[in-house]
Parts: sequence; structure tokens; C-alpha cells
Amino acid sequence: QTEIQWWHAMSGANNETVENLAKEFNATQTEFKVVPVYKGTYPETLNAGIAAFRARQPPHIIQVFDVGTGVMMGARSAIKPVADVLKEAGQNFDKSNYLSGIVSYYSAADGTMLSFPFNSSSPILYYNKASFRKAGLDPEAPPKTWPETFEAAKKIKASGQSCGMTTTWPTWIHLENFSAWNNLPYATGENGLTTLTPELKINSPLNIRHFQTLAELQKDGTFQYGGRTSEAKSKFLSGECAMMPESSGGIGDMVKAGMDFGTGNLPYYPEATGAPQNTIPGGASLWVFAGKPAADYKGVAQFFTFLSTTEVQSRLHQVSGYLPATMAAYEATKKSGFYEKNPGREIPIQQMMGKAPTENSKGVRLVNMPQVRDIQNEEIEALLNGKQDAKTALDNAVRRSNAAILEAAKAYQ
Ligand SMILES: O=P(O)(O)OC[C@H](O)CO
Repeated sequence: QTEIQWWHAMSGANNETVENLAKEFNATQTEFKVVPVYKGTYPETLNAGIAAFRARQPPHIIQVFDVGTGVMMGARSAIKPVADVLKEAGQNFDKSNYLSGIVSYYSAADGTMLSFPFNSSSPILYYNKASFRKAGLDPEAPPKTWPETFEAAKKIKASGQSCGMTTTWPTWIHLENFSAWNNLPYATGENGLTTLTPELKINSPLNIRHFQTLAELQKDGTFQYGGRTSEAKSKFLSGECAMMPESSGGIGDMVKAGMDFGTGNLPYYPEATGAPQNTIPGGASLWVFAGKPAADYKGVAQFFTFLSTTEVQSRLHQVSGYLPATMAAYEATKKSGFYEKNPGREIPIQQMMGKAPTENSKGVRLVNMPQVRDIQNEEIEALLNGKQDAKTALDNAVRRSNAAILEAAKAYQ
């Protein structure tokens, strides 16, 4: 039996899903055994993959988060495009079966699909219904705009509760999706999609106002910072913080915890022209490393074909909150009545596909995006620690990121 190593970053409820998928696939045939290995957070998993590649011992499949896409595309000789893996193995592969916004994000300029869109997400607002009741807020009416969200957070705090709001992923949610959803540029060159050396635009007056408000609310704990990736989830699950913008793919843990929670759209600013626009694909995709024996790729292809079936895709979407990768799975979920029975579960798809994207909202691509996020996180943390104001933080983030992008782009020119 040939083992197929699959490195991933899924913890909690999503980890169980990954384990179950591998078991299920392994039971369908005897030639291959998919072995999932948890390698830590998304940034940790990507770093582990790069180190393993350098040591000539990469896994067959690695899960890389949205912003690692540019890094992987830049390492073209290290990877084998998923379209080739599937075609060479004689698997029926038609790009048009997949959700268009997702597939274009994971395709090369010539249209070749490079990675498998395993878990795409959109950020939504989670809220604790009991906390809303305690604060005299309507538990069936989540705030729609950022000003309403901050008002609700203040009321929750004023009702004697410990924290109105926290957030996961400050960069992904409050910078990248913030720009797309409010139809503002994140960077020049269609957010880096048409140039290797874009300049960031994340220090507009609305960006500054948003972060200055978060910093003000952080002072008395109305807002509580909770970390750079998904760490803040524990503050919501424990009941400490009543609201939390977080990935749609985080829903499995809330369900598992038996919480009485509601979900709403990602808030926006009503004065932003065209807002709410559309969100951009988050989550991760599966990349295949090059240089493995040809026979192994047959197993990888079989596994991806298994993952693409309508039955598996529908289930994955319904259990995890990630978007279905294929249109067929979306249609099947609609037909089954799932969205009527589970209000709010169509939100991530509607947020991403509800409007045709503008040049501000197709996606963000930088050759060194994980590094740029680190820079932004440092500046945001200094802001929330009271060391600088929002204008300084965002101006610094722009200046430092632009310099880092220019430096990183040299390797590709
Ligand atoms: O929590 P996920 O898997 O939806 O990922 C969120 C962000 O897109 C990661 O960069």
C-alpha cells in the first residue's frame, strides 16, 4: 500500500473532519492510504512545508492558507498543478464544475488550476444570544454595520458583561476583507493580481477610523484583542466575549460546544460606496509537491476526485461551514432544504458570490503575503497596546510592507 502524506492545519472540529475524510477514502480502496498530519497553525504548516521541501522530504499534499497562494505560485517548480495531477491520472476534471470566484483565485494567469480548493471561507459575525438578551439587545437581529456593532459591544459591556467583542484574524478580516467588503482598494494593481510590486492602500481615512475605534474600545475591555490567527475563538466559546467576526469555517466548534449562538453578515460601513460589496476567498487549498513517483500521483488524484464528489462536498460544507467547492454541492444543499432548516448558513456563499467583484474585491495576492501580515500584526498590536495611534500604525504598516514587497519581488524579476 502506498502512503499519501497530507499535512494540514485543521484543529478542533475541523480536525475531526479531516481524519474522517481520510478514513472514509481509505476504506473505498486498498491501493493507497491517505495519512493526515497536523502541523500547527496555517503559518506554521506553510513554514514546515517549505523546510521539508528544502530538505527534499516534502509531503505529497500540503494545506496552504489563502495568503500562502502567492508564495506557492512563486515556487512553481516545487509544485505539480492539481489540473495536471488529475488529467495525468485520467480523472474527469472540468474546472467549470467549481465555484468560479474560488477557482480563479487558485489558478495561474493562463487558467491552469494549481491547487485544490479544499476549504474556502468567508468571515461572518458570530454572536452569543444569551449575552444579547442580558444587554437588552434583540437576539434575532445582529448588528449590520460597524457603528451598530460597536454600539452593541458598548451596551453589552455596560450590562456588566466582561467583553463586548473580540476577533480572530485581524489582518484577514479587518484589512483584506474590510477593503473588499467596503469596496476600497487594499493595494494598487487590483490588490496585487496584476503586478508583482503593488503598494498597499490600507491607510485610508476609513481604515484609520476603524482601527482607532477598536483601540479606544480596547482600553476598557469593550473590545478584547485575542491573537493573530484563530486564538480568539476561545474567548467567544467561553462566553467571555459576546461577539466575534470569524471565519464561516469556525462554526463546527460553536456547534460542538452546544452554544446558543447566531450569525450575521460581516459588518460594513454604510458610507462606503457600494458597500457591502463581496468578500474574498479565505481558508486554504491543497497543493501537491512535485518530484514524487508517478504512481503516487494516481493516489492523490483519486483522493481529490473523492473530495470533489457532490456527496462529500455537500457534507463538508454543511458540517464545517466552509463553502462548497463545487456548484453541484451548492445546488444539492439548497435542494435538501438545509438553508431553511439552518438559517444563516448560506451567508458565506452570498457574501462571496452575491455581487460581481470589482477590482477592489477579486482577491489579494502578494508574493510575500504571510510576511506582510506579520508586519501588519506587529503594528496593530502596538496600536492596541497603546503605543501608537491608528494613523501611525497603518502608515507604518504601509511603508514597511511596501519595502518588504519590493525586496521579495526581486527574486521573481
Ligand atoms: O479560518 P479559515 O480556515 O477560514 O482561514 C481564515 C484565513 O483566510 C486564513 O488566512
